[in-house]
Amino acid sequence: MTVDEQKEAVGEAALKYVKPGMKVGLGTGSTAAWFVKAIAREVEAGLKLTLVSTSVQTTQLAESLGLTIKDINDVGTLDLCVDGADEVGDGLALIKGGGGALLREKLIWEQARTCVVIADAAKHVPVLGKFPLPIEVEPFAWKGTVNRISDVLVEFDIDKLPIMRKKDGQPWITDGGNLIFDVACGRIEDPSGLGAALKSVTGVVDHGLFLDLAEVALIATPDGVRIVEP
Ligand SMILES: O=C(CO)[C@H](O)[C@H](O)COP(=O)(O)O
Repeated sequence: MTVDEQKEAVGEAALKYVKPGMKVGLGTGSTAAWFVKAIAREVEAGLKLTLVSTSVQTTQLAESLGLTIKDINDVGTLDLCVDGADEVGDGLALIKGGGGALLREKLIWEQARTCVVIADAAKHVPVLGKFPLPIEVEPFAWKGTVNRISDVLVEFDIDKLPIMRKKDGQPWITDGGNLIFDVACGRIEDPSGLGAALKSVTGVVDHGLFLDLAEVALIATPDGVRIVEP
């Protein structure tokens, strides 16, 4: 199975968590896109759902497939959110935000009763941190914020600098108008301690550690989709 076929398989497999009438959050990224396509097919066939999106990119994809995306503020608690991840670690601790949508993703995840993460096998890791951890930063006074992030990293024995994410030489800007800094941590031994410490820095809008949020992971393997619980 190619990686793309694995992504398609988990996107399709997540359909089993979708029931008629549900309010569903649509994740962001190339894996979540397969779920969006599967949902579009089912809606076209008559399934009734209320849908919200975690990014402009996903809204554009969904609308191009004929889906209607509601404003999250008009919807209340969601039944389900299905989204990809960059790393899936022990206890379903995750790194997300490779696609830069981490803040809106976390807002949608926290408003959902059940969160299902879908990923290809290469993303299932024993220890988080090989994938650079994205940190979303308010642009005003970003240099001071990054200095304080660096101080936090030192406290956690991470001797790597936050690198500003760029596209075509320009700062990459999130849907919410913020900057992203990526930190190649290596190994994150204490995800909850690091997450809390980063969140306490003024100017950090959020970070890509998603802890205690996923109820189940669907991991594609060459032999089929494996269900992983915390
Ligand atoms: O967190 C995300 C976007 O902010 C994505 O879910 C994550 O980057 C995985 O993307 P892909 O499925 O394309 O590998």
